Amino acid sequence: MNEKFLDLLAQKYDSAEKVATEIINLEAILNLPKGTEHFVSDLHGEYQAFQHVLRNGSGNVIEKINDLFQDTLSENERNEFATLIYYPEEKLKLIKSHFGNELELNQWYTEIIERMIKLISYASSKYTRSKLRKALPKPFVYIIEELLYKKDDSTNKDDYYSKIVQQIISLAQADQLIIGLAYTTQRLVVDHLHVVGDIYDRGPEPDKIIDTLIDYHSVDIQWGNHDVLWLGAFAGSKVCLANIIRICARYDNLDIIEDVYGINLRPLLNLAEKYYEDNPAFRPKVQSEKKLSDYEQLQITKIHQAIAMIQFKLEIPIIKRRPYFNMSERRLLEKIDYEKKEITIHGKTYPLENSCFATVNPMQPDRLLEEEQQVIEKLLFSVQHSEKLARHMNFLMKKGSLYLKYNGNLLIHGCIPLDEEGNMEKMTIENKTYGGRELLDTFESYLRYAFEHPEMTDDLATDMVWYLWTGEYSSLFGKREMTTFERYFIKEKETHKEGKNPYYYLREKEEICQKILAEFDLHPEQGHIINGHTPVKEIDGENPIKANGRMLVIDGGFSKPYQSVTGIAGYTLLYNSYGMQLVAHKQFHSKEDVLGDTTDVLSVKRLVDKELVRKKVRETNIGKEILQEISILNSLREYRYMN
Ligand SMILES: O=P(O)(O)OC[C@H]1O[C@](O)(COP(=O)(O)O)[C@@H](O)[C@@H]1O
Ligand SMILES: [Mn+2]
Repeated sequence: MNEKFLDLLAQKYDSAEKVATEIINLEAILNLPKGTEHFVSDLHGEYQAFQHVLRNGSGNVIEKINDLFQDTLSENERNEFATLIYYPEEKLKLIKSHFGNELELNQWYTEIIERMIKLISYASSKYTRSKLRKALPKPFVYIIEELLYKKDDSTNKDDYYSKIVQQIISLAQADQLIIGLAYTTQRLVVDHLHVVGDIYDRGPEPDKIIDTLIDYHSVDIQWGNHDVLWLGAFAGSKVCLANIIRICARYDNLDIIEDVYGINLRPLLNLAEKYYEDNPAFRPKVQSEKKLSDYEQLQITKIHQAIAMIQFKLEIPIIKRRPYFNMSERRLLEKIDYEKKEITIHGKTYPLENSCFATVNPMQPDRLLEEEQQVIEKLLFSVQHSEKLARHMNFLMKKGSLYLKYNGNLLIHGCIPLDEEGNMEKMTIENKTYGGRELLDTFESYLRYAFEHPEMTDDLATDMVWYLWTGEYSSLFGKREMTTFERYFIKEKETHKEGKNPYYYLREKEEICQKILAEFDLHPEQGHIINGHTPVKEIDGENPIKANGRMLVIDGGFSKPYQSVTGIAGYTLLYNSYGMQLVAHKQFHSKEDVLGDTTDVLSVKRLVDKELVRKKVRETNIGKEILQEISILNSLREYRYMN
């Protein structure tokens, strides 16, 4: 081993004892049970529902409560206790309002603190003391540790502990302690979170999801097509930018653009007011709880058309300069007979309805008006100068990747493009051909390059980000074409269909999943593919567990607008030392409902895979890193302290 490196390391471990202590420490960690991984996907801006799943650890909190208090507390009491863990501030208020006098309240405080300490002690049994310490509420670390490690049952000590609790209560610190203990519990039941894509679009609060993830103790992200669209906009792709604004207009979420990210929509509004009228195809999909005035609705409808038309125009030059995107069928504005109001696609002619082509020059349909050009330039400037967006996009880049290999599993939002025979589909980019893992690595390196060069807006890397959103062989999209235009302007439903990559039916087969796992150097019999992106239609009896358990599709649709399609409110997955469990979530309405109701039957678990022997940290990704550290420390020992 490099001596310079070891000399440097010796500055940190400057005695034989220090090296030995660290090795013993790391060895001990290797023998602990594997921590719980929590997988979520397709959050689509549904911050409240996501919060709920995080707070209850996909049912992990109540499970631990049931394990501990099955015999001593009624079901009602256990559920009440669980709600206190999920929403401590609100629940405390509710509970406290029911007490008639201080004595009763103090009695309750004493009991609940003891109960919480028991729960934390149980939930932290897989962690080292030092890891637990980091999870404890800072102001109370010392006190909680005293309470946690009361092993000695002698009466003297009992007195001492009850004094501590009484002191906390009389110093008016009980609420703070309870709140801190609740958040510690939430944190302990999940060791690591995976977000398998699509944080953005459709729902109202993607920014709050990102803020939550930024503060989360341990997380990685597999980008979804919608996340990449936002990354693309920030990286300089005008067509990605047009798309994100179009989708925000479509779902009545322009607040995210204007108020949250501070992007000025005034120039776009002016353009929209000048050229567009009301149009039923472009009215926003309004969430039931929100009410829009007629005037607001009209404004959004106009903006929606203005930005959609800019998008359709911007697509054409990219398709022209990248023939290998194989998207010439998507040069739609060139396929329109503007007099007859008809379009010919895939050899068939259809009448156009709800058309809004006032800014289109039939001779040069891809030409932006001077005004449109200015609007998109200004929007791009604004997007690239939004500090908050920069923070969020940088975080997405730092924690994200197109796919992830983690503890033997392959995590991917969309698909691995396959041909009908189940071979890795090939794509040629600038005379080089890629397939399977290599294709994904290539996509990712283009995306990272585009992100590092936001000043370049028309280069291949930037165009490639758009391809990831909508291209046939994009591992995030995985459909033949995106029929956005058709759904606005053509009545015939046959044109709306988006043919899926063969992956989506081949993934039902175990041998196909094994082949994909092998392509990524993962164990074909032990690994799993964890997939998001396509809503599982429980309603129609679709099973999220496919290919004999090798394939798990966890998009059950947190996205409210899609819940009528799926029949549930999302799947999540838990992977602890005993195995994997898939959790189906019932629809989440509001935290007020949860607080008021004492029946917490929001989720149902299904066993996917059971480990025959309890898995230890040694067998995990982190375990491998620790083993490496140990080996380096051993080298240091030999080199520095053994002669
Ligand atoms: O329902 P909307 O908002 O019109 O979006 C439909 C579009 O979204 C997509 O389904 C992509 O979004 P998802 O990744 O959420 O599936 C496209 O295939 C489709 O064209
Ligand atoms: Mn998706």
